Amino acid sequence: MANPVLQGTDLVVERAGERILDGVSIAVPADATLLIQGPSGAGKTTLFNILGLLDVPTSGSLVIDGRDASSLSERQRAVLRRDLIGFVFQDFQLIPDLTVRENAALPQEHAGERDDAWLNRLFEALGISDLTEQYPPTLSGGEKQRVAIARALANRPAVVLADEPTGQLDPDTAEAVLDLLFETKAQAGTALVVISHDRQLTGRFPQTLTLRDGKLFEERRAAEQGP
Ligand SMILES: Nc1ncnc2c1ncn2[C@@H]1O[C@H](COP(=O)(O)OP(=O)(O)OP(=O)(O)O)[C@@H](O)[C@H]1O
Repeated sequence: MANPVLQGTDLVVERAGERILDGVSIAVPADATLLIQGPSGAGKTTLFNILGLLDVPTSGSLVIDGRDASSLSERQRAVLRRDLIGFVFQDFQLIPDLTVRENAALPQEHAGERDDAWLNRLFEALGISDLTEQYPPTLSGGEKQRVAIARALANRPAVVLADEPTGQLDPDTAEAVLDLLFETKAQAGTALVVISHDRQLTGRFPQTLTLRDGKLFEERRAAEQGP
């Protein structure tokens, strides 16, 4: 197997005297479509923040795209984050006074590499080509999440991390947004890691890991379970 794009080893996170992640090891292949699920309070957001280089673990190591992120400065981590990771958040986190196109282009602007042809392909794939000059407050929840997906993929990151990306959407829209996320991640050639408490999503993913009591477990599909 090719080297994983993201590899966490023995990740421990302690906050306020509590152990939130208790030795999590995870290897995300470069073409992964992976769901990490777990009940509320299991530590999903904590793990998301560690994998996204938004927070540092108490101990353990994290290697992203062959680079050891454990010993980097905040500035160096910010550069890796910008170049290698796309984020999709439950609450979209769009900037209201920038147009759809300007929002989606933000990662490219930060990296100093504007590529409108790629943005246009993403807008088309996501069905939002007609909305590019609109502002987020005029969009529906599903449309906002599509813009957020375009933004996450704007830089063709090595990995897209999505934290409850369907949490604010009705079931039909959630289904459609998930389909688009799968399609566009395949087009962009990135790994996708979705974090969610929604057990309904499990059947949609080829691989599911469950976070429980700060530890990560592999789920085996019923069809794959031996006698
Ligand atoms: N900075 C912190 N200081 C103290 N406790 C924290 C901190 N961050 C998280 N926790 C605690 O760690 C536990 C896991 O939190 P986390 O937000 O990662 O869980 P989660 O699985 O994402 O939950 P939810 O699905 O409800 O968002 C919770 O009990 C939370 O209160």
